[in-house]
Amino acid sequence: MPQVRLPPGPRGHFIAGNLVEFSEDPLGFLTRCAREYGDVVRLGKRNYLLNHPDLIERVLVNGDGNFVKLAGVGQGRRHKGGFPEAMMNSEGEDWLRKRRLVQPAFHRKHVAACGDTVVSLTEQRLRTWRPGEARDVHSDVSALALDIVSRFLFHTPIDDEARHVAAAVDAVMRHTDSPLRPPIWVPTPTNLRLRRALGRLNVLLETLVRRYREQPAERTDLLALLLSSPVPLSEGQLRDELATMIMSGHETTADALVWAWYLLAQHPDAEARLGSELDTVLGDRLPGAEDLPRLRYTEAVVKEAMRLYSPAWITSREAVRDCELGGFHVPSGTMLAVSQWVTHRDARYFDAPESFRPERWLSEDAQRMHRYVYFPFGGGPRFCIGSALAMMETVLITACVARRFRLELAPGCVVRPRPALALQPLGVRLIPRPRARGGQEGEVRHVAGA
Ligand code: HEM
Repeated sequence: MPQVRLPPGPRGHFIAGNLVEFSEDPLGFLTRCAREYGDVVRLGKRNYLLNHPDLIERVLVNGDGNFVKLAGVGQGRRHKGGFPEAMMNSEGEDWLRKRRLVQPAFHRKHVAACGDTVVSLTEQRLRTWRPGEARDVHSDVSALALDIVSRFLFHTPIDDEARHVAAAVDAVMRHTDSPLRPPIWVPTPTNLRLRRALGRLNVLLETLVRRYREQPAERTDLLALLLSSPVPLSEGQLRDELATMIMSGHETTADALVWAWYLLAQHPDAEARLGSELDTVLGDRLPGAEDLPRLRYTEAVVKEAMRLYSPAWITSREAVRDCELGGFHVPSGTMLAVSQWVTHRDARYFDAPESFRPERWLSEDAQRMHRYVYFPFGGGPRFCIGSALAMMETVLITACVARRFRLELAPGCVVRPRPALALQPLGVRLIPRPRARGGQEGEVRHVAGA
């Protein structure tokens, strides 16, 4: 019998293992483990952390079919968390069928067509920003990203009801942030809050679908595709798909934007270079999707922010049969975590990994980089379906903000990342100051879907 070699890792408590250390400071704990134990770390009996791009690629791309996102789901079992019918929470054939159904809604041409909407809605919101007045930019930009994604997905704004979506996102974040997570039917305060918030979200989505059905039109957006599915979807399936798309489609984008502005506020050189690119490419006009290929530094700012503060900070797969990774034995049933937070800050792949240097993305080294040292949108078949939309939005919104304002950190604000379902920036308060050039109001083009 061949010798079974298990990876090294922290010993942990004899009952709780490493749970307490992980819950107290997940980002710090994973980073320490990776730096101390290497590319494959055993965090628990059935939990490994993978820190090498080849291994991350093997697990996410899953060419040999050894790894799944949700083991058991789709074989008579449903996903145990919320929204079990959504594509995101499905597996195997069921997942593939759902992914093929919704994929056309994310076609490049639909993303590009949404560019003017992104810019118009951003400009509307920026007109409410008062120079010199400290703002909680996260709640501002969450509402903006929600407005954008709802118009993209079903050509309908969610405005009056936005608070229900915000409450649901907040409840999910608090739930995923808490170290001990009893099943949702246990009446803890966090669970009760989550159930109430999801209940209201469901009512909102039902109303939205009803209104949409009452206005027949030639549409190719996500809701139109779902409603014309060859195998009709149940109300529950519709609701789950919309809820997961709305939630994953705006909170992550908002987090990425706030992290980018937080970093810009602390790096005046980068902010000045960004301003000068905007002056050169745009002059006094507003940006549009057609400008994206020339907004290279703006894109680099966003990419660098997503390197340091990737909204998706960890993702996992489960081994469904015994296999080997990096010379170590992986028993079937092992959870394999890969962490953007850890790998994106690995000095083997990035010079001065803790420094904010957007220009690194403009160098030739960036072209030669292993595809899996930087994976803010995941990889393989379950790659983020909204990545093109997210990049377009984050670059255009950053351009709109930076052509009008320089952002300063408000005195005394204490910022901390909350590693929940996404990596949320808590406590960011920014003061907008008018920019010398490009601060004039530009022409607002039409608002599609408004
Ligand atoms: C900066 C913004 C975003 C980030 C960082 C992000 C990140 C990710 C990551 C890492 C995954 C893969 C998870 C895994 O492998 O387990 C994912 C999947 C997904 N994302 Fe995003 N995302 C963003 C924006 C969006 C947007 C705008 C939408 C939709 C409007 C969206 C919808 C989805 C869906 C539906 C999946 C599941 C795909 C599947 O299971 O096949 N995301 N996202």
